Amino acid sequence: MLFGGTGDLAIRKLYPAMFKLYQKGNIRDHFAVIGSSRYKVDDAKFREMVEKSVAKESSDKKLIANFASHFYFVTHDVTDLAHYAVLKSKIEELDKKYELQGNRVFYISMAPNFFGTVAKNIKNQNLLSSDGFNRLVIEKPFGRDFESASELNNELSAAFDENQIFRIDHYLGKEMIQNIEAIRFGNTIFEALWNNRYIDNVQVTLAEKLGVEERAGYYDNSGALRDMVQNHIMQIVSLLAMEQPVAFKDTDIRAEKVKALRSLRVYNVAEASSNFVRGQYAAMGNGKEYRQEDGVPKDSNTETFVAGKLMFDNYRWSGTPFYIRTGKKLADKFTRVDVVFKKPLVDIFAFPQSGSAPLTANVLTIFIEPNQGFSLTVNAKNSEQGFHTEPVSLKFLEDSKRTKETPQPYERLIHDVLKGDGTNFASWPEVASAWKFVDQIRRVWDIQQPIFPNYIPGSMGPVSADELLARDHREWVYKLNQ
Ligand SMILES: NC(=O)C1=CN([C@@H]2O[C@H](COP(=O)(O)OP(=O)(O)OC[C@H]3O[C@@H](n4cnc5c(N)ncnc54)[C@H](OP(=O)(O)O)[C@@H]3O)[C@@H](O)[C@H]2O)C=CC1
Ligand SMILES: O=C1O[C@H](COP(=O)(O)O)[C@@H](O)[C@H](O)[C@H]1O
Repeated sequence: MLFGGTGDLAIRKLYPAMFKLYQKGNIRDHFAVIGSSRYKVDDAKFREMVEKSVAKESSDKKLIANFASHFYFVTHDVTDLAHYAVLKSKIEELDKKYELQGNRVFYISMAPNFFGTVAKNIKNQNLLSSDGFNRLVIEKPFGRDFESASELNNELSAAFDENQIFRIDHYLGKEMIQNIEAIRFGNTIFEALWNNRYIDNVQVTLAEKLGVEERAGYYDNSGALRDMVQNHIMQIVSLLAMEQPVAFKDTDIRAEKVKALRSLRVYNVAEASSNFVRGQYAAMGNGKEYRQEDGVPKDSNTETFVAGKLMFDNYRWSGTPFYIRTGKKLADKFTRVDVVFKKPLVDIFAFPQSGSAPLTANVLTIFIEPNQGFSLTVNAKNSEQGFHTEPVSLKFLEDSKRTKETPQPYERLIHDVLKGDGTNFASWPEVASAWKFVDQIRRVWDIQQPIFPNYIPGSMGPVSADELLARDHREWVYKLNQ
């Protein structure tokens, strides 16, 4: 059951993802999708929309038509209780027709102000099945601060148990984000060193080349801190910081992520102010400055860039900072994690006459996107006369064919929902901890007047983002023109 079945997300991402699952045989005969919205469209026209949305995935017209034949449409206003009876009878009819054994997934792909209402009505209007599974999929954003997120969570919890709620964070569906656990817990050489004794700092960068495009209305109300840090970056950081789970299963992994996030230091006003910096992009060439974008108020103080330093108060990470940054209109579109190890305590090669450059820190880089892979820089002797060390890179990058074939996040995540696997979804305690952390930064920023715009499109953000690390005698591993 897909609420918001005619929306942008459904058309651009969800139907293609479902089609991939169908093409690969992960769903075949026993499924039906009811799309709904206030739009007046019959099944035939709806199927045409679905076919069009998946057309680029295959040239096999018959396969696409067979896939679309599983789709039905019910015109429905989620605020009108009378409409739920029509949905209910459609669900029951299709349950029989496709032998679904009472298994139901309710996906709310609508504006967030509808999440609570729809969840409540699903329960009160008896759409839940009593003889199969009932699962609720919720899109982002999950609240705009801890308080609103708590309210929403209470509304959802009145209708669904926590293990029935799947909060989408599409970064958790990305191949290389899932690979973090494999790298950490599948390799003695990393896990043995994965702590404050050997790691100097960790850097997470989510850079975007585009600006706000046509989403200014949403974005100006949100800003980079809420849009990217509270969810995606906090999830990545928790995977990097957590302890080894007892077993590789959702309950154990979530428990460790929650513990990590709970030991994240929630900053007081002075700490928030000195450990986080923000930016807003200026004009360049034909590109408008953020405040001139359509739908953005001319005096907007919404940040399009954030950089920050996170500290964990636990035995593993005490003293090791996690630096994060994200922004729009930066140099390029990429996501990467750089784990910077400590340099050897003694550099035996650096005696005055040696001419050898000082040893550099080993860096493990996890390339999340667009390339998928990792590299490890190590110091090695170069092959010239004498004895000089230089950093060399051990690198693995997935070839472009395999990268292209990698399942997209929504394909993975919808598959996980069907399997009932909550590993790659954000649990409520994780979301709550992330909001508590972010709210403190927001509180400070809401009373301090920023000087915007303060960075040039095509750069890596404002100078203050570099100063944040320089102050600690460090620098970003990824710098412009690398
Ligand atoms: N689009 C994207 O790329 C992304 C979206 N998201 C999230 O996904 C969710 C959906 O976003 P998106 O698809 O872009 O939104 P859209 O505005 O494109 O779609 C909203 C859908 O809800 C329907 N709708 C609106 N009001 C009602 C109502 N009262 N009763 C029934 N249906 C209604 C609309 O149809 P109609 O008006 O005909 O009723 C439409 O099908 C949001 O939570 C968003 O934050 C998350 C990540 C990316
Ligand atoms: O959630 C969001 O993510 C996108 C970036 O996602 P990506 O998969 O393209 O890296 C971001 O553009 C958007 O503002 C935000 O809402």
